[in-house]
Amino acid sequence: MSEPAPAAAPAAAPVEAQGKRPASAGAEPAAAKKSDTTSKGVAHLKPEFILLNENSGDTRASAPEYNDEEQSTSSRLESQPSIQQNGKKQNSKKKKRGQNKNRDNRQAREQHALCSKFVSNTDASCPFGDKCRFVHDVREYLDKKAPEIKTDFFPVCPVWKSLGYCPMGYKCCFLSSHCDLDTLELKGLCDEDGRKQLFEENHEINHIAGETKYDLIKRKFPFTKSDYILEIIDAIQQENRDSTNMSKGPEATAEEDTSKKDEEISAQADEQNNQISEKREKQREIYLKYHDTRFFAQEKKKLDLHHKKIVSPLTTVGNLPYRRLMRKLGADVTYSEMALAVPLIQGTNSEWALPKAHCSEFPGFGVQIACSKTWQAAKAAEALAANVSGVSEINLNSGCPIDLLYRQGSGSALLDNPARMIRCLNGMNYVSNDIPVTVKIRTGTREGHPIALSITKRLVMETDVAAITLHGRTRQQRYTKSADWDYVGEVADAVRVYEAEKQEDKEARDGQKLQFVGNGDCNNWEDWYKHLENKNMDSVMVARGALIKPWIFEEVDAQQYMDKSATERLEILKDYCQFAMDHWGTDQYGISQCRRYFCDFMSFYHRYVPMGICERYPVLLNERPPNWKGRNDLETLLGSTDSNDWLKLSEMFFGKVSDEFVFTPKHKSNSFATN
Ligand SMILES: Cc1cc2nc3c(=O)[nH]c(=O)nc-3n(C[C@H](O)[C@H](O)[C@H](O)COP(=O)(O)O)c2cc1C
Repeated sequence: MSEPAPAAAPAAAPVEAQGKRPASAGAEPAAAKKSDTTSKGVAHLKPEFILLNENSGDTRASAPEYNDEEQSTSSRLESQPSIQQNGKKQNSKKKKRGQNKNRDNRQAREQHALCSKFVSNTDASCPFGDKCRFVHDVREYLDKKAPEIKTDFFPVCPVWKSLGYCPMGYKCCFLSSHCDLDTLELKGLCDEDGRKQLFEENHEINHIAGETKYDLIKRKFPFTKSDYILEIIDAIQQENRDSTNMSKGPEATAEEDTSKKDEEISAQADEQNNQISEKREKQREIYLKYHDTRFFAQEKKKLDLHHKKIVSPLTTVGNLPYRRLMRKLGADVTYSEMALAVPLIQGTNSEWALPKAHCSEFPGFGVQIACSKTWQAAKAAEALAANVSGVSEINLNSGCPIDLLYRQGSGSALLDNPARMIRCLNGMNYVSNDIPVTVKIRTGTREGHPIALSITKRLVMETDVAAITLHGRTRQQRYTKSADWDYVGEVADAVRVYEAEKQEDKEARDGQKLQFVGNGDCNNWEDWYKHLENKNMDSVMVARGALIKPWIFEEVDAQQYMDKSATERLEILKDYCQFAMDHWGTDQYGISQCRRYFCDFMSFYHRYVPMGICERYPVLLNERPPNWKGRNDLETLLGSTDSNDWLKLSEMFFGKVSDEFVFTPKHKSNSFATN
């Protein structure tokens, strides 16, 4: 059992002072190193757990520099054609030191794959007959299939147990647990009623129908609401442009006129001009009718984030199994990984996989989108609202620092163009039916130039967003400095002032209080409550803290630290693996996916420094420990920075690593090969 630490321990209090430090005989060697371990940015460990590389024979690498940047190398993001301009790779020379840029962890498919028609039926027929490139003979397939997985954690197929049947049929890597290998008869775990009951507790939501996806691909999907609102937004934008041009004064206009005199104006151009004038006239009529882009039409579902335990959107690592784990461990609100608007609009499979959620996530599940243009925001939101029902909010990412997106005008680039951000949000709000629209921003793009305060004012005054989340860092600073919570608090206070100014109008619209959420560096319960002392802050969003210590919300509820044992932490990994197999499946490809994402999760999870070996607690996110050993071998293994050890851990759940498996860690320092 985990040992709860005394409640209300002061932040960063020496564990010794709390009477927690056991007497140890092994303190001497590390005492000499004490000065090294008390410097800024270094976690303070009890001397007996500090390893001195040269003498100890320890082969583990020094803790790598933490670089928590969003996974810009995600193959999904890189495969977007529009991301690489002119077919050239941008910034190819600007390699990040120590990072495995362009890592591609896509897994190989089986060489002798079984035809999908025969997955659960030996007598099936396939419309492609002999021309089908997949195997039709189940026995032949099984003869060539990779050896089965048998682990202490999962002695029988975990999906068969959790769903009552295994959708992978003969392809399952735990086949013998649900198949008589002599007769090839597949066995169910329970009857139909039993299955229904299991399904109630364990199923995924937000699947888009195949035909709708096809309509999107073929551009037949009716974006009726978007078309309508975009026309209005265009008209208003044009009007604003016209009035800006007029306000440029006679000098500027004269300059433009002179340059035009030089041009030969053909009859065709006249015709075009007429058309443009007609369009302008129509736009003017629309403008006079609506005036601002805040064209509100729908009643929204109430969004309540007050004191909710929120896990950030997290590209790659914030996948469905991880979020399901977080729900089990006490999170109230989770977000999808960031989905790009354009591939959503185009019906791309991999993008539509992102709004999927586990049934335990709804209500309280937000889908995050990233886009650079109003039409992208509106159409993606319309497609989502029309096709997936388990969504509590649609969140616009206006903080993503990734270069690839920033150059396109997405993510944090919207901070530099607040008018566009507002148009995007208002477009989304109009088309999203009763789903509230929210936004996640940073303090600004450039170091020393915080602009969130002025942006927030505009968001309150000019949009109907239900919530604003502010990450207290600029794009430029990435994770190099601590989040600026003084500034986050200032913005929280200002939001209430702006809201009061706007109150009458706001109440007339929906009567709901805007939710304000702070984000950045929160990795322990004391910080969580400290930030909430500001009554204008509705909640705190947690990202890396919940990856490194997924039981953080248990500590928030208990208001005390939990010294989780290694066995307990292994149980958490077991849950993750169970949820991963439920999601990606137990065939060979699914297991490779599970293992790959397990390793990605380990790239954060290993960073937990066990409370019991610390001299000062809590360890902060930017504090790196010296090389350490745990209180037992398992604890040491769980804290290893070597990705080969993560693979070793994965074998406890998914069996031996196959030759085809690929995993390149994000950091080179995590990947010195030992075999
Ligand atoms: C691996 C990783 C992936 C992330 N992906 C996203 C994302 O898809 N969308 C987003 O808004 N923020 C993303 N973020 C930023 C976090 O949501 C959060 O704003 C940031 O990490 C600061 O919170 P923290 O200090 O608690 O980690 C990501 C962060 C990390 C470390």
